[in-house]
Amino acid sequence: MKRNKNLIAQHRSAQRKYLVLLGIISFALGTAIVGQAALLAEAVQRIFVEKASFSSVAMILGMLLAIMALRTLLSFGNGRIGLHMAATAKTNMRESVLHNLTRVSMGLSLQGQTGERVSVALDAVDEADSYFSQYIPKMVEAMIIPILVLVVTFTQHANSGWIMIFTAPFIPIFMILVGLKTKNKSEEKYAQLAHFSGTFLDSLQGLVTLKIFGRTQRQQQEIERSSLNYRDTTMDILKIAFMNTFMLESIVMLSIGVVALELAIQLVVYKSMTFHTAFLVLLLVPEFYNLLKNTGTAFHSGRTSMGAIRKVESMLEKNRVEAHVSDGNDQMPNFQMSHAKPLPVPPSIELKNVRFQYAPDSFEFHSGSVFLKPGDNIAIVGKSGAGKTTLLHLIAGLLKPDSGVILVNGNPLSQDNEEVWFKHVSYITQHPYIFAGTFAENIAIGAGRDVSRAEIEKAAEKAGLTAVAAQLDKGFDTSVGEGGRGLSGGEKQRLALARAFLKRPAIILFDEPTVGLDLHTESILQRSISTLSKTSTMITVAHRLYTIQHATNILFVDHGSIVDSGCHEELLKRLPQYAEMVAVQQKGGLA
Ligand SMILES: Nc1ncnc2c1ncn2[C@@H]1O[C@H](COP(=O)(O)OP(=O)(O)OP(=O)(O)O)[C@@H](O)[C@H]1O
Repeated sequence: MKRNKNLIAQHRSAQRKYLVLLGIISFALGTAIVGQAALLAEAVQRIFVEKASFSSVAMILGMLLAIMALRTLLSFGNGRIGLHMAATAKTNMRESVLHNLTRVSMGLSLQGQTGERVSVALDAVDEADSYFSQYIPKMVEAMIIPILVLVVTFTQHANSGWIMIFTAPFIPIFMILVGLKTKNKSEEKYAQLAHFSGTFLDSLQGLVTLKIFGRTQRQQQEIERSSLNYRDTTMDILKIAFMNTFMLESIVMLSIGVVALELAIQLVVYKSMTFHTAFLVLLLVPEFYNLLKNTGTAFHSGRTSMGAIRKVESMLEKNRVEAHVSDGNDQMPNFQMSHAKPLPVPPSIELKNVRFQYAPDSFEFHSGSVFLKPGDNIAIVGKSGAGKTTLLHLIAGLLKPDSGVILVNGNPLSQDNEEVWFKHVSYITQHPYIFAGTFAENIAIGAGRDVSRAEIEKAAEKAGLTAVAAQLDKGFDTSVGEGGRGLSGGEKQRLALARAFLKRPAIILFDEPTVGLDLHTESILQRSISTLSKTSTMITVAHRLYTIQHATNILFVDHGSIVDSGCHEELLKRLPQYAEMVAVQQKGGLA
């Protein structure tokens, strides 16, 4: 599929064979409609005008029945093709969205609201259904059947044909006007649904905080306001839809009336046509308008769908992964690693004039030039808000530098190779995420490959989790996370360590707990970290004097820059801010 085509066009051309099939069936359907009208007119002419016997028309009635059955079958066939096209398009679209969300660079995936993504991946993709299941089949029918009916009408009675030609354009003109209005409204509806989902999800996630601060009432009002806005826009769309139906019905009724009047005048007053012809035309005219009217309704839902598809499209566009990321270009020169094996030597990391801002005119970080030796044990220290986490996230590849470069073994770290990079990095945050699943599954996530129970248990043992698992109802098979048993902060961090033991990463990023842990947990953490750091470069946002003193290289961060780096003794001698920070920590008894 070409990149420059929009999503609708991509899906339409992917399903070209079904469009051809729809065209063929629609032609057959048009022929069946004309045939049905002709047979019915013939039967009525013979029975009521010529007073023919039943047996003489039995054959015609039989054919009529058969053609009616055929018509139903063909309509059903068109419907099925539409549904099939919709199902395929939705599956592909959802696949693209999920693929996009999982392959997108970390920086992009952390932007925006989660609720909005959920609403695009689920609701907007579902809403795309009617474009394929209704709009396309009806449009194909509308391009073929009315023309067929019109041609037959002209051959029978040209005046009726002219009335139809004259009145028919009112329907598409009206449809286009309404459609344009609905399109904007439907895009507005999606923006509001996304906002509503985002607000709702935020509130659910922060329910505890909201309750503690007594803000539930206010948040409830915000959700209510957001949901009422969404309702109002939906109602606006429905109003347009009802108005649309009413206007279309009126146009159709009026047009049929005009044709019928003209036929009656020709038949009764001027006696210039036969009953058979008049009746045949009278049967064909409603078919003609009904088709156009149904197309109008399909056009309306198609327009609503298009708004939803555009939403999916804009998300895919925004998060577009550069071609070479998905090309399997998994090689970082001189950074050869297979995810199953640890690096023979942890890589060197170099920051060259890295600059980063969260937003214009906000906090700015600049690194200057820093070289981190392979296997170093690095501590990032500084006051609260100095930029320690920002630096850690830049090294981790979670934030993208605005300028400057981060070199891993001399090769720039970029979005193109972040997948390889992440295979060799473990990030132990203060609040590791626990997925809904068993305790063992949560540890196994760390490996990124199939691991045996023995390996999981060994990793758990190294992280000091054996006793924790023993206390759980079903041991390693106990459900934890969403819908399962909760874990304490220390247990979660140890679980993150167990993941790291399984992964055996070349680089470990560790956000040291700021809150005091009990002595037992503290010693397990320290022991595990020191074991892990033997085979990795360890980068810690350090708060404990113990960690700081044992670091081989300390990066002192102040007001968004790395002011100095060196070992504890060096910094004590030459950096007064550092000596002051150490003194404060010692006084506070934090050591
Ligand atoms: N997502 C963000 N958007 C805008 N500004 C941010 C964002 N995250 C952090 N900041 C700002 O960047 C600055 C540095 O934050 P950072 O988290 O790196 O500090 P820190 O040294 O790790 O602090 P602490 O020790 O308190 O965790 C702060 O002023 C913070 O308000």
